[in-house]
Amino acid sequence: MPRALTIAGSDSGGGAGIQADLKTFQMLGVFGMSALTAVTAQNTMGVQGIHDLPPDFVRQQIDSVASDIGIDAAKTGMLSQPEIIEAVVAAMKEHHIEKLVVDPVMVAKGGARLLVPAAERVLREQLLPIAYVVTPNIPEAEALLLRRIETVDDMRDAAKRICDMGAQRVIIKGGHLPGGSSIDILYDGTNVDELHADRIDTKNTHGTGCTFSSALTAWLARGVEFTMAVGRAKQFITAAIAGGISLGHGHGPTNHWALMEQQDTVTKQIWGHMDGELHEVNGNQ
Ligand SMILES: Nc1ncnc2c1ncn2[C@@H]1O[C@H](COP(=O)(O)OP(=O)(O)O)[C@@H](O)[C@H]1O
Ligand SMILES: Cc1ncc(COP(=O)(O)OP(=O)(O)O)c(N)n1
Repeated sequence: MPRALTIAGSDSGGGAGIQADLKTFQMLGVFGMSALTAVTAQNTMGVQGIHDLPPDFVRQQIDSVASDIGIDAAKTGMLSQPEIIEAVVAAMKEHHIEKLVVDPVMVAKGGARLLVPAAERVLREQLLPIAYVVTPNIPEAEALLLRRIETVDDMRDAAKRICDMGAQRVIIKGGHLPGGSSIDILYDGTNVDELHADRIDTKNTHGTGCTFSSALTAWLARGVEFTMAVGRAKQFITAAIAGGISLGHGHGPTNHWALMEQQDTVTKQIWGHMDGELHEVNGNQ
């Protein structure tokens, strides 16, 4: 069975962070493992508290699963402190993790900082250069580049500039840009591509970035080629947003179960792909 590791914070509200990642891994037929970086007291209204874990203990969690179970792909989410980033970078290098999806989480929807400002430089200089792909949203790309991004052309330019910082591939997520379409820009170091989806009019978007990056990690863990993996992750997040759940009083979570509920073309396509691959895996055993 494909194995994926999420290195991220806990969201007590269940919509983002480790919880979103593990639900996504499960939905996509991947064995999910976790290394917790921080525990947040959080709900649909925002983040009420943050408790960081010691960097050595983050490292120990990664070492435990890497040395025994093995990791086909990993992702990072909330990393909180510069020392935690350093511990993660050292572990990724030691365990030779090639498929590393870096979601450079900085600020939660309600405005709480999930990465201290002093850590941004460490993320840029140490984590980006070992990323197989980095997936900033527009505010995160702006923070990495220290420049404004207001148009799709700006996004294309930003993707190339972030690639120049050392990441092998870049996806700039367009959820924060106004317009009828939610456009993501993909840059693989050579070609720029666009992924389009109709913008869904909903306030239930808590955890969109985590869900997208974990779906991408799951497909990479399954050995799917990069561009196809991104396309499938986009299908997954679009369905999850369309099926978003009105829980709580703020931004409700996306619905990881939506693909099963909808039984539409997207569902059939994704479960169809997965079914084929599962047969292949079983056949090879
Ligand atoms: N309202 C929406 N309708 C459709 N897709 C969306 C919407 N909001 C975000 N997305 C998509 O969800 C994914 C996550 O993007 P984004 O919300 O920008 O990330 P983050 O949660 O990190 O801010 C992207 O693929 C983006 O295009
Ligand atoms: C513990 C934790 N990790 C990450 C986030 C950010 O998640 P994201 O998917 O970017 O969604 P929003 O917070 O922007 O809704 C988080 N909130 N908590």
